[in-house]
Amino acid sequence: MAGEDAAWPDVELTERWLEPAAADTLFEDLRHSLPWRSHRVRMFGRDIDAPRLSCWIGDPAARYRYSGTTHEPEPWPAALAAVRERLAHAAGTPFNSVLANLYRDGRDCMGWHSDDEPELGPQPVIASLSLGATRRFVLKHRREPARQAVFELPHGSLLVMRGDTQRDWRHALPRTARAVGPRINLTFREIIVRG
Ligand SMILES: O=C(O)CCC(=O)C(=O)O
Ligand SMILES: [Fe+2]
Repeated sequence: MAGEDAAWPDVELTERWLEPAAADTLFEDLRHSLPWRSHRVRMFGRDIDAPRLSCWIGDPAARYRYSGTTHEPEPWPAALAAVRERLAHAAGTPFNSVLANLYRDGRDCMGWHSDDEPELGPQPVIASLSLGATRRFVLKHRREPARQAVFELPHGSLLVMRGDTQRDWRHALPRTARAVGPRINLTFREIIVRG
């Protein structure tokens, strides 16, 4: 509930949201067809390559500021049209954009952050679809970092974050020394378009 400091983040994991065969097809399609790019991020006062490739997709109006730069969205690939519809239905809310990340191996990762950009509104619903290698996703409470929630995100799984999750928790995809193959993650978001 808004304002309350929940003991657990408002997240729900559905394994096998996509059947393995459908997840395989989508993984291969996106891996080869999306214009994956390496982005520069500022860390400890230096510009470095983000440890992953990414691609920002969305409706033309869904411009987005991320890591200090404005991204013009790529158009929706045909392979995502049906998934987007089904997701909107499953999550009970529309999505006008998706951030796709490609983690090439266990060294690729994402550091601690919240998806709390003002363009997403106060209680964003973020639907995160995972394809490829299973990786660990960790949420940590902002004020009480000992409070953590850990999820393994397998091929075809869907994790939906809601409510005050972005306000009260940060999340990360840590690197791993295990030998893992590539993984694609799609975080569907609704950018609130003004005017
Ligand atoms: O790769 C993941 O599971 C998380 C990605 C993420 O947090 C993001 O794109 O904001
Ligand atoms: Fe995130």
